[in-house]
Amino acid sequence: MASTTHTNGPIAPTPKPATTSDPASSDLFTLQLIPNKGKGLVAACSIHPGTLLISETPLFAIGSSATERDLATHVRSLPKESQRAFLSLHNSRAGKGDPFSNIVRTNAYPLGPGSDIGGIFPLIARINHSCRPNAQHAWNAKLSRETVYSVRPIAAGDEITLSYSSGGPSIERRKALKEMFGFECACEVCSLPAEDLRVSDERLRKAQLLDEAIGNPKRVMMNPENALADCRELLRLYRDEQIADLRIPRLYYDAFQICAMHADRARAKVFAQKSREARILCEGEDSVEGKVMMGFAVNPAGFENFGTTKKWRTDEVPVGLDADDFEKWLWKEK
Ligand SMILES: C[S@@+](CC[C@H](N)C(=O)[O-])C[C@H]1O[C@@H](n2cnc3c(N)ncnc32)[C@H](O)[C@@H]1O
Repeated sequence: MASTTHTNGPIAPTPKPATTSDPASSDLFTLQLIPNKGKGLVAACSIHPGTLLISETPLFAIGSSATERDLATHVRSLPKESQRAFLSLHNSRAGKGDPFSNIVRTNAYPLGPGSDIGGIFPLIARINHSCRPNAQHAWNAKLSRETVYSVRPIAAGDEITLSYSSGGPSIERRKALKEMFGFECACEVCSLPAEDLRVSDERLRKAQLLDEAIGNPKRVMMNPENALADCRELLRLYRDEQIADLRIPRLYYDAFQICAMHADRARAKVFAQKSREARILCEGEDSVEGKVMMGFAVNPAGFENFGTTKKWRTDEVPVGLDADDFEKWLWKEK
């Protein structure tokens, strides 16, 4: 769901013939009523990280410039079963404005990062938000399917959750969720006792600041030691906060770029490999980004900014270090 709010624009061609034959549930989960959240998916057994939970084709896809009329015409042209599936989805703005547009706004997921086409996936649309999600969704363009993988161990009876929105402390997250999606977040983090929430907020505020600092290209160029130390600290904060979604492969990719820019081939290889592994956990073995990272792990010099400076020039990954010493080497810790 996340960032799509499609009220206007042509209907995009549905990537592959829409199907309603995807299972409404699976051996892994059941659809249940969840206190304060409407319906949601609950694990029926214990699930390992990296398990494919759902792979679903869209009922239809819609471009961001579709008008309400375009949408209505399109919905009415769908088979009756698909119309029913669409109309049964949650409308977070019931009674306000056009119901079809509202259902799209409540439930559509973009077909890939930054895409202005949103897809309606009837089963994935039942997954509620958590600020500490245990699953990750992704558009797989090769399969023309949206996938959902578990990213943390999920116990039988736990709710399966995705993140609809960005991080930051709870006051900012709750405001964004209310504004964008019209609900008061009742996730496990936002429902923590006050002292635990304060600790979580402190971590996520720090994480937000570190993430901004790491994204500063001038600093990566002039002060890579600090930028890499920030990546290390951010990873610790995410671990303490049990964040295991796409933020992890992105963080390793940041570390890769810092090392590659300064000709540190050895560390760049290791970080590209870590990014690939974390990406595959979230998106599966056929992840396109995972393949790109595999390429960089084999040949970091394939990165366009490789060796902008020769400051950290290294070639070989050290052998024979124990795990702690290897981590120290990797993060350039004394
Ligand atoms: C995409 S739907 C998710 C499935 C929905 N619960 C249902 O019954 O179909 C999004 C809606 O679910 C509810 N929701 C999702 N995550 C929530 C959360 N963390 N806290 C409270 N409500 C939530 C909100 O009503 C939100 O508008």
